[in-house]
Order: sequence, then C-alpha cells, then structure tokens
Amino acid sequence: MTDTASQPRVLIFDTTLRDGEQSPGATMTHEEKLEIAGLLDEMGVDVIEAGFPIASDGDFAAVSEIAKRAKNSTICGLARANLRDIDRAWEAVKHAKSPRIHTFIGTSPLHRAIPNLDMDQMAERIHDTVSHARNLCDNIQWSPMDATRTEPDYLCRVVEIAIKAGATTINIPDTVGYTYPMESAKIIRMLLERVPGADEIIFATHCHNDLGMATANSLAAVEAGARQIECTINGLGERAGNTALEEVVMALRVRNDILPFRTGIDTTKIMHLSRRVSTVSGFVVQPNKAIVGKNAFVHESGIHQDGVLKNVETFEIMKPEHIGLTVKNIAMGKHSGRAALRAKLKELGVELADNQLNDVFVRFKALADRKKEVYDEDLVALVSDEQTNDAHEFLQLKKLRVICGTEGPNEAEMTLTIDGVDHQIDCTGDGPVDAAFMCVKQLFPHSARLQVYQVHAVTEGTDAQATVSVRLEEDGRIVTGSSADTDTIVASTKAYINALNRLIVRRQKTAPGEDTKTVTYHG
Ligand SMILES: CC(=O)SCCNC(=O)CCNC(=O)[C@H](O)C(C)(C)COP(=O)(O)OP(=O)(O)OC[C@H]1O[C@@H](n2cnc3c(N)ncnc32)[C@H](O)[C@@H]1OP(=O)(O)O
Ligand SMILES: CC(C)C(=O)C(=O)O
Repeated sequence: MTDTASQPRVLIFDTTLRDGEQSPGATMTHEEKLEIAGLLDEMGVDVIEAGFPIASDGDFAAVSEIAKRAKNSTICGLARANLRDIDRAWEAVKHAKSPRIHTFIGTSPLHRAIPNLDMDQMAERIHDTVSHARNLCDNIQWSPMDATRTEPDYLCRVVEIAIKAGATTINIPDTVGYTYPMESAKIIRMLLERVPGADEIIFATHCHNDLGMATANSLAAVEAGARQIECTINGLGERAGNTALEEVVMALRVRNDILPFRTGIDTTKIMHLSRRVSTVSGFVVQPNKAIVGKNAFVHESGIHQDGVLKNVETFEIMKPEHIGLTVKNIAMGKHSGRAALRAKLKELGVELADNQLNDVFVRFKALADRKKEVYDEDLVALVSDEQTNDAHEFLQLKKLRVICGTEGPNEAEMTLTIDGVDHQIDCTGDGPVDAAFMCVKQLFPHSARLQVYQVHAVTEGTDAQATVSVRLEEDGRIVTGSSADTDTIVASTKAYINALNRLIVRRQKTAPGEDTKTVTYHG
C-alpha cells in the first residue's frame, strides 16, 4: 500500500452547480443546489463553484445560502471582468468561512474581438478587475477563457499581470475542448517556467470534453505542475461537458504509481452524488460511463464472468466499494456462461450436479435469446419442478388498442393470454395507461399495489422508445417489471404484466412477507 500522505495535494474544484448547470436543460432548483452543495462539502471537495451570482436573483440566492452553510469547502462565485459582476459575486460569497471570487475574460484573438479590446486594453482591464476583486477578498481566481487558443506570449503576459494584481489561483481553461494531453502539459510547464511569481500561486486546469479528452488533459496538466482540477459530477457541463470528477479522482487513486498525487476526496461518496446529480439534473448517466455507469462493474460475457469469479482483479482495476457501490450485478444474458449461471443459482440457494446444470444452461440460453435480461425469478422458474418444461410466461399481452385524447372516456381493449388461454375485455380509465391497467386487473384479479411507475425516453424524437418500469407490492413481496416500446402505453402494459409474472413466481417460492433477495455478486 502506497503512503500517499507525503504526496503533493491536488485540489478538487467542483463546478457542477455553475458550469454543470450550463448543460442545456440541466437547471436545478434552489433546494436541489443546496443539497448537492452539502454532499460535495461532505465528500471533501476543496472548492465549490456555487454559481454565477450576477446571472439571476436565483443564482445569487443559491450561492449566498451555500456560502452560509458550507462547513469545509471554499465557496466560489463566478464574475465577468467588470466591477458590478465582481461586487455581486463578493456579496454572495462573503459569508462563507472561506470565500473565493473567480473572475474571467476571454484572451484568445476570437474572444478579444467580442468586447473589441486590443491586447493592451485587455491587459489593463485584467489588472483593474483583478485588483478590485483582491481588495474585496484575499482568495482570487482568475481565468483567461479560451487559454488554449491564446497566443503563448500573450498568455504569459496576462497571467503575470493577474498574479501581480493579486490572483492566488490561475486557472487555464480549455474552454472549447480543443487541446490534447501533451499540449495541455506544455502550456502549464511554459507558464511555470516563464511567468515571474508563478511558483507562488496555484495553477488550475479546466477542461471541456468536446474531443473526449478532458480527463486526459486534466491529468497531463497535473503532471506538469497544475495543482487544482476543475470538474463536475458525471462530467456535466456546457456542450459535451467538463472533466468528470469521478474520473480524475479515481485515476489519481488507481494509478497512484505513476500519478503520485493525493486528493481530499472521500471516494466512497461518489456513487451517491452521481445518482443525485443525475436525478436532479435529469441527465441520465450513460450505462458505459467510466466509474459511475451502470455497467462499469458488470460482467456479461462468460470468460469475464469466469475470470472475476476466480479472481476479481482479472477484469477489474478498482473495487466497487471504493466508489460506494457495495454490490455489483452479474447481468445474466445471452452471453453468459456456465460458471456465471452456477454462481447465480448458488446465490438463489440452488446447487446442481453438472448434468443438471447443462440442461438448465440449454434452456437458459433459449430464454436469454428471447429476453434481454434474465432475472432471478426467471432462473428460479427454470429450475423449479412445476415449470421444468415451460419457460413461457403465465401472462402475455396478445393485443391492445386504446382510444384516448381530449374527449373522454379513455378506453382500452385488450386480449390477454393467461396460462395459454386468450381472454378479452374493454375497460375505461383516467387516461390510457389507467384503462390498460384496469383491463389487466379485471382479467387477472390481484391485490398487488402499484408503488412506482416510471417512464424514460431512450432517445430523442417522437419515435423514441419509452422504457417503463413499475414496482408492485403484495403482502410484503416486492417485484419490479420493465419493458420498452415505441408505444408508451404498450411499454407500460408490458412492464405491468412483466411484474405480475414475477409476482406469480415469487408467490410460489416465498411465503407472504418473506421476500427473496436480489441476485447480486459481491466482489
Ligand atoms: C465559458 C463559460 O462558461 S463563461 C460563463 C457562461 N455562463 C453564462 O453565461 C451563464 C449566465 N449568463 C447570463 O445569465 C447572462 O449571459 C448574463 C446575465 C451574464 C449577461 O446577460 P446580458 O447582459 O443580457 O448579456 P448577454 O448574455 O447577451 O451577453 C454577454 C455580455 O457579456 C460580455 N462578456 C462576456 N464575457 C465577459 C467577460 N469575461 N468579461 C466582461 N464581459 C464579458 C459580452 O461581451 C456581452 O456583452 P454586451 O452585451 O455588452 O455585448
Ligand atoms: C469561466 C471559465 C473558466 C469557463 O467556464 C471556461 O472557460 O470554460
């Protein structure tokens, strides 16, 4: 085990609430911002950029409240290079135990042209605004926006001016995600070598992910001497997003052999924060997202499953517990092999001889060809005596037609196959989903209560697939069902029926109140 205590510290600056919130559609409520800030503070984030106080009264109120509540983190407010913005940012952060003002201006030729300032005029503006900020607060961060497309000589010149005017952190933004790792490192090295006073301040890196290199560029900057990484949870941020906090923090932990730097982050809080940010921002984390994607610790292919069962390190470079994920799933599907099937069944309390396992394996593969994911209940059904020759589902939706719209009543006409026999009914309801669910209830009476009903669009557009998940509860037994279809009503009905089929299996396997555990693989 490496002793990291003596390693140089890299500060983690989280901008989920400022740059992250700039993701189109990611607006968070006041309460949500306070909650996320509280979690970031608890996790050990060094600096929280809580917002852009001049942008709106809402932003001002959130930054002020976060500043008052923060226990450990420095609270930072963003400001353009003008006195009004800077004063407003100070008003918002000044009650923090540790306040910071972050002021910026675009220094590249393209950005200098917007306010129509020449190099000298811009240099003067930087001097004046940074000096003004420093008169208010002794913790000042300055950023030359679009630094990676700024002429190197001019970048050195303005960084020197900002340091002389009192900036304590100089952030080098790759605003448009344009740089690549060697260049990112080169810029930091150049500034450290050429700018007088550079060794007395902290250099930060703020990368965007337009070319998918934000994490690599941030780590390269650290290797070259940057000691603050700006990042967001789940990589949220303008356009393709920012450097993902979870990626840089875990990279520094996992590759501490070649990146010998420490952070103050309690990595076991990562997963929870990722889920909360995803929920409050409405930005679903892609399943294959590094570290926090739902597949990041899931092994579906037989060879991988066999490997992790024998030695988890064969296919995992970090432990799920390190990010606060205590269990991980082995997803049973068409690519799974015998080793995984045996392990899953063992968790369900089923031990089979080799020949029995082979039989079950053949039927499991046939089922997996028809179902995207094979659930615990499906496996239980596969091996049970009464269903040995029948992997078909007890309830099947055969036909559904709905009539809905502005004029009521909403009506559903359904044919449901129950244990191989077709049954038909028409029902009305409060909306088409309610009418369809009513048909199922009439044809297959049950006392299960709908606890959760969730609809997600898989893609954009009106032809997008809807994925629906439902959770039912009956006598303490809880089952979930899900389905996807381009028709939301069909997906909803199938998800409901899917849950009922699992409930039927569950009823046969457990007494009321005695819920079976979810099949999971503990690494
Ligand atoms: C790279 C980044 O992420 S930078 C941060 C970007 N974030 C945001 O813009 C989110 C919040 N922004 C807002 O709410 C609004 O844009 C506001 C309130 C800041 C300004 O709104 P408005 O006054 O209507 O200006 P508008 O948004 O149309 O244009 C931006 C103005 O800021 C100026 N500006 C942009 N950057 C800077 C800067 N660093 N320093 C000084 N002025 C700047 C522009 O030149 C433009 O000025 P102009 O109106 O005189 O031409
Ligand atoms: C304000 C600055 C740091 C920024 O967000 C960027 O340049 O991307």
